[in-house]
Amino acid sequence: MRMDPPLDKAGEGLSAPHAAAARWLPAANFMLAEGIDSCPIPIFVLDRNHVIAHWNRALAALSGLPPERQVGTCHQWEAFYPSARPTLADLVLDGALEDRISQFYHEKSRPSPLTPGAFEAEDFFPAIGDGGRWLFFTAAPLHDEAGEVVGAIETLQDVTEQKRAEQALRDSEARYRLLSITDGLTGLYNARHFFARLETECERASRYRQPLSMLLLDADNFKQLNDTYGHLEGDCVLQALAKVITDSTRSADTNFRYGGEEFALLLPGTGLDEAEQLAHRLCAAFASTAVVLSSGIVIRCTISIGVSQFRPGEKPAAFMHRADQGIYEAKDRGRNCVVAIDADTPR
Ligand SMILES: Nc1nc2c(ncn2[C@@H]2O[C@H](COP(=O)(O)OP(=O)(O)OP(=O)(O)O)[C@@H](O)[C@H]2O)c(=O)[nH]1
Repeated sequence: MRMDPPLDKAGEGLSAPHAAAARWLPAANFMLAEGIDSCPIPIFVLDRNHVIAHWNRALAALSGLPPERQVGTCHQWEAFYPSARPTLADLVLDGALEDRISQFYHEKSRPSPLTPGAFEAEDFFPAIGDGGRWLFFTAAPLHDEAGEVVGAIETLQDVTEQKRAEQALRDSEARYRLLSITDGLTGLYNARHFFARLETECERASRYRQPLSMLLLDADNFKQLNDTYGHLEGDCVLQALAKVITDSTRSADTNFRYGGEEFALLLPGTGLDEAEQLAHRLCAAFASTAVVLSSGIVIRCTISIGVSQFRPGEKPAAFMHRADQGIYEAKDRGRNCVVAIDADTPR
């Protein structure tokens, strides 16, 4: 249905097309103002002097600042910042270039892909709402018929829920990733992660010519322990061993359970002697650990440890093989001991 425009006397004395346009203007201006005010997207409009010309109801609801208080002032910053500073609309109105805008909005702003001269940004505003809100906001210059900038319009959208959902997704991805590389029994990294880290640490040690050592630990006489006390009690012993390992190592060291009763430590920045000392400490610490089984029985167990140092350029398997050889030799020597195999020792 076609609606007739409300007419007034604005067009009198003008040529026909201009008169028609002039008669439309009051109605069009009214519709525009009403459109801005009723739009569910928070909006404010500045005139050429940075004075607020419109501050719509949605923005009043978002910011808690009513239009009666804002319109006619230059207090647009009050809704978003603790002290006076330009908003994105102020910067666009000043014809600010990307450099100046990113001075205020850092990496969070970019030119709008849709409107020339407009910018968009996303940021967290701690003072808005209860606990702060994430806003996606755009600002565009307003031009007169001659193309002169006579104002700017800024729109804001609350994207907090979307941001929270994205964060929750990232958190759950990180949790799943961690689960996929964690051993369920001990909480140490698992075999899959051990072999991945072994590759990267060897590459890094080769590239930067930094020492890298490895400890392979094997619980002694574990079959007998399982046979005597049962598999579940054996699991308690493995958990106790994992705790001794974690308590004895630095954060840069990475600890793994890479087999049933076999554990590994990768020690970046550590040479063979230092690694051997750590192995002796671990051996002694575990031998003196009283493990309380769920039946209440207290037992003590031991481990055998093989130690090797990475030789730049060699294959990870060769590095690991020497530590493995160390375990065999430690078992041969009667268990509860450490054997370090030097890369230069002919075997
Ligand atoms: N409780 C428990 N036992 C395990 C687990 N994984 C492997 N084992 C047991 O560990 C034992 C390892 O036995 P062996 O390889 O013969 O070695 P060992 O008895 O420790 O003897 P040495 O290594 O020569 O000292 C086996 O009985 C496995 O069933 C596990 O997750 N929990």
